[in-house]
Amino acid sequence: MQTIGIIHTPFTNLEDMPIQPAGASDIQGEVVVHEEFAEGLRDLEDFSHIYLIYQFHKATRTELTVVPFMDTVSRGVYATRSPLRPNHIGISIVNLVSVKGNTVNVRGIDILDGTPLLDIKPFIAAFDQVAESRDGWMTATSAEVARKRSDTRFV
Ligand SMILES: C[S@@+](CC[C@H](N)C(=O)[O-])C[C@H]1O[C@@H](n2cnc3c(N)ncnc32)[C@H](O)[C@@H]1O
Repeated sequence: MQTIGIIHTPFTNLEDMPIQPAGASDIQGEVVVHEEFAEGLRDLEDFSHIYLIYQFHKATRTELTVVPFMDTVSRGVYATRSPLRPNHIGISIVNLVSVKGNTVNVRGIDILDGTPLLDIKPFIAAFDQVAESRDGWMTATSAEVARKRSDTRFV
């Protein structure tokens, strides 16, 4: 596994930032892919949404149970999106705005500035959209998720 680029966002502090892209719809970010991988961005621009897969590089510990931002009860880490998982890997579906050279401009980003990028994949409805899903413990509405801001629990 190697870092393929760096994610730049307005968020320089782990506290008081969006906890998911739903809470960052107006937030612009810039994904700068290392030159040696830039050719791999060909044909990406026609997709409206992409997955960013990245390393939660400021997560310095692991917890197998956590109290998620949207809950008050402890949950198994794999039933959550907590950064404190054994492999500190995050995934965000963001709006693709443009691709210029080795830079991908995106909107709707819930990621700390300077985060190492591991992969980019296109969101493809025929592959990725599910007709019916269950959300387990997560009972909050989209509006509540959008309003929620991070705190120090995972720092
Ligand atoms: C709950 S996680 C969800 C991230 C992603 N959408 C996911 O589901 O994997 C989002 C929070 O992770 C934290 N975070 C973001 N970037 C990080 C980084 N590079 N290192 C450590 N924590 C980070 C921030 O507190 C942010 O609010």
